[in-house]
Amino acid sequence: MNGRRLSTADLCDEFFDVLRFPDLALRRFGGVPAGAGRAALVDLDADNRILFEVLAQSGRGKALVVRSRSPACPAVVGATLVALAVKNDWECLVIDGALRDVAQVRHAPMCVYAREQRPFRLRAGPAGRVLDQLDLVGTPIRSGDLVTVDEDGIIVGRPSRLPPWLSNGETAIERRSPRRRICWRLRMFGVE
Ligand SMILES: O=C([O-])CC(=O)C(=O)O
Ligand SMILES: [Mg+2]
Repeated sequence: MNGRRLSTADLCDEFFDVLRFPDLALRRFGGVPAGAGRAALVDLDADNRILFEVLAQSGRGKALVVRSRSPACPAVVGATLVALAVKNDWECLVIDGALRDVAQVRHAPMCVYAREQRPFRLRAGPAGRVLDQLDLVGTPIRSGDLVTVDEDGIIVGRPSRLPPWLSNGETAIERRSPRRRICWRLRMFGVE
């Protein structure tokens, strides 16, 4: 199965019975249209500072799923955090919440989806938490579940119920080219 490229639609056709579909209206913000990885889960109120710690870790093979249900709906991710995700090889970011720096994130070599955009952030209230499981708009998701996202939406599968070649991350979503990543980082930090 090496090199096989699967969209969420392909996965639904093959594995519908063992997949879950969070009812999340996501919009694409990043420069890469699709991503897949094992879920790392963060629950936020408004304060996003924990994301700087989480994204500083290696994200190879991992999809960061952030739930931010603060009624004020502040941006919890922007270009700086996306740059950190690129640097540390995260596969994709899925934000049940808002994002900012849209104009820069659009060019980032990273798969980034969020519910909406806001210009402001809030540094107030309880700190965020890394969780082993959370409820994503009614769909339970556990850390380590396989998350796949593209322009058709998001699907979640439990690795034990999927073929090993798939849950080992071989969905063969197009890898970001190293050259493109370096160019983007130079532009981002004004070195160009
Ligand atoms: O700084 C923040 O907390 C959010 C943001 O704008 C960024 O990641 O660039
Ligand atoms: Mg910013």
